[in-house]
Amino acid sequence: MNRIECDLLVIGAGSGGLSVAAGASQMGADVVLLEGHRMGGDCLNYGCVPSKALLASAKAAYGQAHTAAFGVADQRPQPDYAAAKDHVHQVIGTIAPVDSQERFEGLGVRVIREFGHFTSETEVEAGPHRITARRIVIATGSSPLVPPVPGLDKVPFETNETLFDLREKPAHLLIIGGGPIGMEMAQAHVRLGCKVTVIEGQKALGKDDPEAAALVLEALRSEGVEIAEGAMVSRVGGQAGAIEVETKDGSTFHGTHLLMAVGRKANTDRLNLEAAGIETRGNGIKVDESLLTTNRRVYAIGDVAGGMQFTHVAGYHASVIIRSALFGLPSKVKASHIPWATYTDPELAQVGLTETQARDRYGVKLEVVRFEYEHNDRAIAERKTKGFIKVMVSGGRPVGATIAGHQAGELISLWSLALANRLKMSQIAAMVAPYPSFGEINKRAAGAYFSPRLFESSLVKRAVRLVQRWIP
Ligand SMILES: Cc1cc2nc3c(=O)[nH]c(=O)nc-3n(C[C@H](O)[C@H](O)[C@H](O)COP(=O)(O)OP(=O)(O)OC[C@H]3O[C@@H](n4cnc5c(N)ncnc54)[C@H](O)[C@@H]3O)c2cc1C
Ligand SMILES: NC(=O)c1ccc[n+]([C@@H]2O[C@H](COP(=O)([O-])OP(=O)(O)OC[C@H]3O[C@@H](n4cnc5c(N)ncnc54)[C@H](O)[C@@H]3O)[C@@H](O)[C@H]2O)c1
Repeated sequence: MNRIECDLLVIGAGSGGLSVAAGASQMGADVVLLEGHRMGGDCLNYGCVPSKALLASAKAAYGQAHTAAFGVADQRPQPDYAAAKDHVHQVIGTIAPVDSQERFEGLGVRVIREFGHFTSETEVEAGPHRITARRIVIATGSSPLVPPVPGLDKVPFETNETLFDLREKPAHLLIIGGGPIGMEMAQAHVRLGCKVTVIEGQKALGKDDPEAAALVLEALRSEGVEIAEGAMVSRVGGQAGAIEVETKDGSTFHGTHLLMAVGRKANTDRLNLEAAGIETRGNGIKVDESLLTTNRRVYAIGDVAGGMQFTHVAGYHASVIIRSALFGLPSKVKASHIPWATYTDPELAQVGLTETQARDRYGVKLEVVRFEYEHNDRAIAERKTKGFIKVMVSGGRPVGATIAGHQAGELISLWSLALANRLKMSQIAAMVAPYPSFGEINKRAAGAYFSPRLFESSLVKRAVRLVQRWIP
């Protein structure tokens, strides 16, 4: 056995682990990074990057068929599914060097390409190495959840780990699960010329504001995606090329290919957590608000910590623990300013409380202000008028924002800034947005908060009349 001692041992080289390793090493810590599979983890190889690249191919195909309104004749798109996958892999290849072993070794990190597991509270074994560290970070991510649906073990199916390598175009893709993976892949595939059916046990995009989700679902349905809601899958049958999915309400769906997108399972199986005294809860490792596990020398970050499962959350977790692991300073996670976005067209984005959550918390004191895309001049020019923003306001400060529409994922960042810094609506209203931009939507939402106070106030009107009488 090769014995290694270091300041910080990071297990998993995905979004979270890479951020910790890069930051800690560049600040002078002696860092060892373990990765048993692909550098870059889910986001680069099987998640955010390939899914957004495939959506970009799909958007190009859709765009070709929808130009007539702009005075340019529509064309019949001829999407080549395998070539779209080439594009996906080129995009992965372009980004991969940033996450590569070579780059991290260049930053001074010792990278070991092995799976690690605990042998005691202070020691991790990885291949021929036995590693002890002052602090250990578990950043092992999550994997597709495959539920024990009867018959599923007898038919071929895709998950996010296999879909981006599939080169034969599915004639009819059945997707079980109407969360962000299911809906993004539904739109990507329908636009690439596949027939698509989404089979969702409860409500599609059910974690989002219902009004915003409805707008996105309507858009997808209008493009031809069949979405069955309240359709809990009870059995899967058939064979390659002829898959059958039965639901509890007695319906049967037929397709050629099947994608499972029913959520995630934390990657804890290989870690031998018991040996280190690390407890799990729900869907992940039990952590406190500093992301410490029940072993006070060990942190858990990103998907494996069982909270919001996004790349930017894993990166944020990394920044939180670097402060405490390297400098010994207190550092806690907050969730109120963490946004998320689903990159369908139109996009759907949320930060802070949804309207329902805000009404529950603030009751009659809550004000909800909104602005519609159809009144934004840039949206009119670009024919992107479907959508809205609504901002939940309490005591003059935003407590949540929901945007459904073009570039919602870009526009939501302003509200994350506002929530992170407890900005007031007056500070948002003081911003000047360039005309004509989609960004004006944010300013107009803030304006909607002040309009009734200024334009419908008898006090303001009286004050103006009084002043006008006296000024020359
Ligand atoms: C299809 C899809 C689309 C997505 N789109 C988005 C998006 O648009 N935006 C967004 O913010 N998020 C998105 N996500 C979520 C995002 O990918 C994850 O939240 C993010 O990758 C989590 O980072 P992580 O570091 O926790 O884990 P991961 O990135 O999964 O990395 C964990 C790494 O640990 C390694 N590992 C596991 N066990 C061990 C072990 N015992 N020893 C050594 N190494 C180990 C794994 O091989 C892996 O490389 C998407 C996810 C999917 C599946
Ligand atoms: N744009 C993004 O940021 C993005 C994109 C994709 C994924 N992600 C991340 O990945 C995570 C996982 O995504 P996901 O879509 O797999 O999970 P999810 O948990 O968000 O959605 C899964 C859906 O499957 C349904 N379901 C579960 N069992 C079922 C059954 N037997 N029959 C029918 N429906 C069933 C659930 O009701 C739920 O709506 C997300 O929560 C998110 O954190 C993010």
